[in-house]
Parts: sequence; structure tokens; C-alpha cells
Amino acid sequence: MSDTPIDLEALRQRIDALDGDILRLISERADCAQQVAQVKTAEDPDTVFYRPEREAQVLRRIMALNKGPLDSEEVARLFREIMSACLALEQPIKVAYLGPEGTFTQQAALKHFGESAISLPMAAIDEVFREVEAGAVNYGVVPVENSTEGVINHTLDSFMDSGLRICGEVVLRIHHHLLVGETTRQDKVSRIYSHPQSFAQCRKWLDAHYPQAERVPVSSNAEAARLVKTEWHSAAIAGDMAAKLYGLTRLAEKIEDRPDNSTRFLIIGHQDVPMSGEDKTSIVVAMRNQPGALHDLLEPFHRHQIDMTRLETRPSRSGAWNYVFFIDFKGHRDEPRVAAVLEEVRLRAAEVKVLGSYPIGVL
Ligand SMILES: C=C(O[C@@H]1C=C(C(=O)O)C=C[C@H]1O)C(=O)O
Repeated sequence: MSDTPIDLEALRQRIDALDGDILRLISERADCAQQVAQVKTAEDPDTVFYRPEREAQVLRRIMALNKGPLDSEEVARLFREIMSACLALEQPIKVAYLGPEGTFTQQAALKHFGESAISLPMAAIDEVFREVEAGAVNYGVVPVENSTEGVINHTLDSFMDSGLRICGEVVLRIHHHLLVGETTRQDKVSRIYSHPQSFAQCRKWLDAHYPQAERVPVSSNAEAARLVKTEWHSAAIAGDMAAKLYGLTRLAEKIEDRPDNSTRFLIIGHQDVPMSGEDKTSIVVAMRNQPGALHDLLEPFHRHQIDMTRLETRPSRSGAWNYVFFIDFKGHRDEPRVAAVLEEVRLRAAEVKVLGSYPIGVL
């Protein structure tokens, strides 16, 4: 028993009263969101209820208003879920992601859209694209780059043939664990399953701790987790979601070689997202194969002082030794400065495709 002078019973009464107030306010907020839905439908019966730029603004405002004691990310996560539930009242949002269930991409989808979204696993990145293109789901979530391992080529290549837009981005800290099942003989682990990217992100740790174990690459971390359930001498490298889904325990935690290991995911859809105030634009550019082509492409960005956040080169589909450039930069295509650069790049390039302008990931 504590001898603190604070009256526990009084504090609990205060919490009950506050919970009542919070509930009333959340319900009032949900009512407003439903009215927004009516206004949107009256304006356009085929309207899209989900507004990425507005959601980013709501979260940024809440983070700026927050005075603690909860930290701003924690508060934003709570509001993320409130918005997700409000949006589900307007229209439950359907999201396809690179599966199977339990992958980091599913975690990214839920981080971005909240737990009220309906998330559907797809077997491959191009299936996510196809599902969104066909209108079977509203949005798709695909990984695009990892801070340790670099770009995910499948995703970039899928954009070359697709008319879909990028509607958002989400960055996820990636923590890998060494996971075992109930029947695993922990001293006899001779085989480790994981996705090749995860092996690459944990290479040094594995060399130091399990130099003898056979490393078996499989199609996803979740698949690795599923396999170890039934094998007594195997372990898997996977994340929290897969561990929970398959009831595995952690033999070692956070085994990624770099503590800041993170993956960036893109939200793909049909929408052109308006400005949120802090935005990014992604384009793909084909240049004519001539001396100075890359310099010509980059020069307008430098002159207009546009902050380029990524530049990737991929072989073009239109013949050997031709290349296309994927460029991400800060700013929205409706900003005059950005529009001017895009215009100049169009004059210099063989082809330019704007993949989308979208809010910089908030969470
Ligand atoms: C309520 C709206 O619709 C949706 C729900 C939002 C919310 O709950 O704050 C924000 C943006 C939309 O995704 C809106 O557009 O304002």
C-alpha cells in the first residue's frame, strides 16, 4: 500500500469524468466527419472521401499544439486512429499491400491509414499495382527504398508501365528479431529463414552470432516466420507483426546492423493530391543519350534551389544502355517554382512523367 497523500479514488473519478468528455468530443468529431461526407457527395457523387493532404495537416497541427507529457508522435498516433475511425464512417478504405500478412508493408499500411482500414495482402508488387489499377481497392502500399540496402527495383520498374499516382509516403523504422517457435531447440539452430533484404540488413550480426547456420532466402519475413513454426532446428528473421501472427518468441532482439535502419513505402492511387504545405514530388525522366545529359537535367533544380532528396538510375525499356532517372524533390507541382523547373526539364528531356506530389510522411 502506498502512503501517498493523493486520493486514488478521487483521481479515478476525475479520469472517469475526463473519459466521458473525451468520448463526447470524439463522437462530435465523428458527426462532423459524416457531415463532411454529405457535403462531398453533394458536390460530386463519385467523390473520394480520403484526403491525404488534409490528414497530414491535421496530424501536423496536433503535433505542433502538443505540450506533453505524451510525446508528439504518440499523440499523433492516437489522432491517426481517431481519423481512421472517422473516415471508416464515411467510407471504409480498402488498401492492397505487399503480403503475406505480417509483413513490414502491412505494418506501414496500418501506420498510414490506421487500424480501421481494410488491408488486403497481395503476392507481389505488380499485383498491388494491378489491384489498384483495376479499382478493386482504393490504394496500394509498396516498399520503395531501405536506408541500408537501397532501392527496391521492382517498385520503380512498376511505375514505368503504370498510370497510377503517388498519393503519400510512410517511413517505418525496421527492427528485425531472431525468432523461434515453441518446439525449436534453441542451442541447435542450424537454419535461418528470411527475406534477402533482411539477411542483408543483419549480415554482420549473423556473421558474428550464427556463422555456421544455413541462410535460406524466402519470399517474405512473414513466410520465414510461418516456416519455423514447424521446424525444431530453424529460426526466422522477421519483425514484430510476423512474430505476433505466428506466436514466435525472440531469441535476440533488434539484430539489424544499423540502428537507424528504416524503409520508405509509397501509397499509390488514382488521386492528384493538393498541396499540404510540406510536400514532395516524384518524377521519372528519360534523357536523350548524349554528353552532359545528366548535368542538363540537374542544372534547373540547382538554379531554382530545389532540394533533391533522391536520384536513382534504372535501365530504360526502350533499348540497351538507355537509362531513366527517378527523382524525388521537395515541393508540390502546383508551386510556381516547381512548375517552372518541371517546364524546363520537359524541354531538355525525351520524356517526363510526374508520378505525384504528396505530403511528406508525418509519422
Ligand atoms: C473529414 C474529412 O474526411 C476525411 C477524414 C478526415 C478527418 O477525420 O479529419 C480528414 C480527411 C479525410 O480523409 C475531411 O476531408 O475533412
